Amino acid sequence: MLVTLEGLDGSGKTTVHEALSDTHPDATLTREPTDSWYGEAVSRSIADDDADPLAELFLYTADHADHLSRVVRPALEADRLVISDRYSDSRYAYQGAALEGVIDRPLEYVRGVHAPFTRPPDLTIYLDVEPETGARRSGATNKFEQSAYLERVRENYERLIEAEPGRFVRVDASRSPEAVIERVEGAISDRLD
Ligand SMILES: Nc1ncnc2c1ncn2[C@@H]1O[C@H](COP(=O)(O)OP(=O)(O)O)[C@@H](O)[C@H]1O
Ligand SMILES: Cc1cn([C@H]2C[C@H](O)[C@@H](COP(=O)(O)OP(=O)(O)O)O2)c(=O)[nH]c1=O
Repeated sequence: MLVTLEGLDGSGKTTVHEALSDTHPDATLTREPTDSWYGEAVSRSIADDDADPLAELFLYTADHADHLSRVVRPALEADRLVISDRYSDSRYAYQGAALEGVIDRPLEYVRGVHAPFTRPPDLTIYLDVEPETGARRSGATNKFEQSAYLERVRENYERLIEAEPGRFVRVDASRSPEAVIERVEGAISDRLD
């Protein structure tokens, strides 16, 4: 089973992911951007305020293709639980926002690029926070962490949830870390049963 954690920067994904590594020691815990050289290229692009948003989409997508073939598909074939901190929905939501005004219908475009090769998640936990809360928690250190941009990213996440309500579980991530972790663990156990 493939479980993904999604949400704005500062929504608490890393905190939840770390807690899940304790409760699911046999799971494959992974993330995007990855730590491969593709992921390093992504990090360089994130740090570059002048990066071309379309070029950036394809760097993220290259990292995703490598992540799928090297980590996700082999683990799923071995019947392991895979839990990824960010995955394809991050591209749909973030690059869908970054490419507004650059290409037509960017969210649909980014989904279309992924459709032929990606492996959709079985369950996606959406950690829901106000953009201001996320920006404050994350310290707003990179170009993606400004709250006006995060507002648009959030709208895209809402569109994704509306399109596939059965895949998403929304968790109120403004609550305490303990309450959020408990809710996420409950949602995963329900799906595993
Ligand atoms: N539920 C929560 N309530 C308050 N602070 C939190 C909560 N979850 C995480 N944090 C804090 O917010 C910051 C960002 O959390 P993190 O897990 O790194 O988020 P993300 O990976 O989504 O960017 C960290 O300092 C973390 O300790
Ligand atoms: C995976 C991914 C991340 N991002 C952005 C979100 C983050 O601002 C940044 C780095 O991701 P990440 O390291 O997960 O940041 P955080 O822990 O703060 O949520 O890259 C995209 O724009 N598209 C993507 O496909």
